[in-house]
Amino acid sequence: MSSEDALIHSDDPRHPANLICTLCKQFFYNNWCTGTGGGISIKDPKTSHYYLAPSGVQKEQMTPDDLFVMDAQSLGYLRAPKSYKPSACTPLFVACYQKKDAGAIIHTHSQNAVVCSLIFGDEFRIANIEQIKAIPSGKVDPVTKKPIALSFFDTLRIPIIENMAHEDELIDDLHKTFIDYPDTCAVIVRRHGIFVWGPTIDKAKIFNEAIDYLMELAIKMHKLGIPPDCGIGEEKKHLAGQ
Ligand SMILES: CSCCC(=O)C(=O)COP(=O)(O)O
Ligand SMILES: [Zn+2]
Repeated sequence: MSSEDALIHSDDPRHPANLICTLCKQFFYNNWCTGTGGGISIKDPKTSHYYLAPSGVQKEQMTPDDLFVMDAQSLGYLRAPKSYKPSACTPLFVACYQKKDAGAIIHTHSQNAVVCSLIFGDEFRIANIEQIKAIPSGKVDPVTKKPIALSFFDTLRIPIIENMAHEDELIDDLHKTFIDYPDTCAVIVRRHGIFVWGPTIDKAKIFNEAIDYLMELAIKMHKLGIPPDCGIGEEKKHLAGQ
């Protein structure tokens, strides 16, 4: 086996090359990565190499042989399949690795994200829902040094940026959200989808699932006339006003 192929061939189902392919299949059936849209990038915790999907392919049909591998220091490709270009989202994924210390980034074209981007202005907000507790607050416990999750009584805020003709044109607004929302683990792109990151692929997957659940719930609340960020008990007056 060539040294390049050794980067992507492993019997371990948790190897980044295998995990990207497995999860993209799952995400296809969630309607998150269909019609070539969306994707996943994972940083190998052992080597720190970035694993990236090719651009414009049916993500659920990818095999490890299709994947690009990038060196985290030089940002040069250690492996680049000749028949493909790397995902158009690569600059955005790299920004999340470099600025947010991400271990993995999930990009979906979730319809819940798209509809929320039409309902909300420059920020998605939802409050006082149990599932919020799956999302990190961005703060760390000073004693245990473990990340602190949002509480039931908190408001989850996710910035919304405007879509552009090409993925790489989103980079300036993405960097701005890193400054304006230092604690966020996600950015919604209006009329496009969402980027969610975490310290590991397992965490990123949990955050993505929880956020998608909350966006779906927010749409249902909005249809009922209940502001998704309303206080506990306030929903009654909104329902009564119908
Ligand atoms: C119909 S998909 C348009 C491009 C996009 O938004 C996306 O997420 C996929 O880009 P890639 O280059 O990774 O195929
Ligand atoms: Zn996209």
